[in-house]
Amino acid sequence: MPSVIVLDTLSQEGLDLLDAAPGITYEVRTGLKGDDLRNALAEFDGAICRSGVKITPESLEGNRKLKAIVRAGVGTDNINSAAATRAGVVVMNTPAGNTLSTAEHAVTLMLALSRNVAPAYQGLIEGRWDRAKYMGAQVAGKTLGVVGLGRIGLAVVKRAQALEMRVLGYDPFMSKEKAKELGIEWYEKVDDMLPHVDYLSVHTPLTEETRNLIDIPQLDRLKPGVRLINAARGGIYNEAALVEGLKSGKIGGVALDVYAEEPCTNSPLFGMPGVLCTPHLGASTEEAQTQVAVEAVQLLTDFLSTGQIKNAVNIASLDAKMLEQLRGYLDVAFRLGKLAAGLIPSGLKACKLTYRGEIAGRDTKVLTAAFSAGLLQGAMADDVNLVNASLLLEERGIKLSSEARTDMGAFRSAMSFEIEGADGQKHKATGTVFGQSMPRLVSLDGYRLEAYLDGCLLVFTHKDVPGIIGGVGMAFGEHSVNIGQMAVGRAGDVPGGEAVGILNLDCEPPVAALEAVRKLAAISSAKVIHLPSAGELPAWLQG
Ligand SMILES: NC(=O)C1=CN([C@@H]2O[C@H](COP(=O)(O)OP(=O)(O)OC[C@H]3O[C@@H](n4cnc5c(N)ncnc54)[C@H](O)[C@@H]3O)[C@@H](O)[C@H]2O)C=CC1
Ligand SMILES: O=C(O)CCC(=O)C(=O)O
Repeated sequence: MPSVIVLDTLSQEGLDLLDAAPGITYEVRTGLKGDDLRNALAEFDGAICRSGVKITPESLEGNRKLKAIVRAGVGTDNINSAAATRAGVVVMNTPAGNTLSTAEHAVTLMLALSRNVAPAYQGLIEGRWDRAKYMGAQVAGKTLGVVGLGRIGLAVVKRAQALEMRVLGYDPFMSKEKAKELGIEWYEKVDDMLPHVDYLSVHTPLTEETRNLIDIPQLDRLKPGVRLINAARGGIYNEAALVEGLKSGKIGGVALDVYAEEPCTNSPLFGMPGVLCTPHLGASTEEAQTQVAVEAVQLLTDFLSTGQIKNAVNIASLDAKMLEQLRGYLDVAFRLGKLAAGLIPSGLKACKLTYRGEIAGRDTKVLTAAFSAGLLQGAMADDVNLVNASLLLEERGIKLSSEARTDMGAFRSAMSFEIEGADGQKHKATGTVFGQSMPRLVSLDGYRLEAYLDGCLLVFTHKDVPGIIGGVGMAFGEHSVNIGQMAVGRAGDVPGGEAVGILNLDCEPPVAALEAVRKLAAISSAKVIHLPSAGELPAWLQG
């Protein structure tokens, strides 16, 4: 029964959904870090968090159980995504649930800063009626610069326009035309926009480009008295530069919801005149928390029960419909990967995949990941799945390329591999699905055949002469090895040349049986390759 750990406070509606999820158990354990967090994560199949917990590479060390982490919110920067990918853990988020609340918070900060709401109230608490001291600024008619015109940035733009502000904007992924349509004066560079704004609000992730977007050199470009707001991520404004700008009078006000280090209870900014700070409250409304919690629980329970992947930040999405359509081919891809690993068990150098027919029009990336998972599973101590397979291959320097051809070959859909070992050994094979879910091998090393892609295979090459099947059957019969299925293939239509054979054995053949087969005069090679048994799906494909 899949189990879930809730690592941060989650709204009751989310917990109620977890309670109602059939076949899923959960525990709420908040405030975990270090070893406690690592040990706890190792006990569960899925985790839900907000921004409180920090999931580091150490938190995931040795974890063999966890399959998914869902962030109830937007920013997944508290989850080390690279470590999660390497551990084969899907990371998902709920990007839209807190957009409006966060935009409202940014606007609240802008208005409260302009009207000195916090210090004026503090004055009253302290018994002062300071009307002159807290003269404010009206926002109507002023200019707001917005950096980051995504979900929250655009919601802020709308609200600012309703307040009759002029809005300038910068976002490398927003065209000038689209900005114009939205009533935003578009800038090509953020630095060019700075001298024109009375207010600046940032709504981007923290990246190498956005870190220290406002630093000491930018202070000179700002309009004197500018008010700066950050309800996105700490570090976008350099906090030391903010202190400097406030002291010099260049900056008229600073409102922050987020900090370079969180939690942050001690900052030189706290208490400075013209500063208004909140403890990361952008998404802290009942509405936003209900929405992100419900979405997060749905994402996780869908994933754990059906394998559906939505809003993932470290793997392509795989919705229920696509999963259903691709399940047969994901299975074939995984089995072909295992077959390839059996044909060249060590020293694989390069691999090329070709998708042909209808399947070529689908998400072949996920099929490639499934093939890679098959290729590596068994060789790796780590669990290999759709999330980490491509990364693990890349780390091992194995070159994998793929081609998709929508023209139909002999089958409605087929996928092929060509592999090459370090010793120059080459193999190729093609697989397809018969019906909905019967994986079949339809060619091997250029020989056409029709073999079951399951269980214990004996793959042998031989001369296409009478008596081969009888000889192999006798050798196995003497060792009580039953042959479940059998397929042979020759390159052309004329007998007497080279051929391949594949037997599906009902049990692992003893060494002596294999030796006996290899000794048969017409047999040139024979090897056993293990594939999942018929109908057996890898854990990540079950559901
Ligand atoms: N304070 C809080 O409680 C909350 C904070 N956030 C944070 O707000 C930020 C924005 O969230 P959303 O709008 O939902 O994300 P989004 O992904 O919809 O928008 C981000 C935008 O930033 C733009 N961008 C990226 N690099 C940029 C750069 N160098 N310069 C200018 N623009 C750039 C992107 O093109 C995108 O349009 C995120 O950092 C998120 O973590 C989100 C929710 C709550
Ligand atoms: O969970 C929270 O309250 C933080 C929200 C946030 O920062 C985000 O969604 O990126």
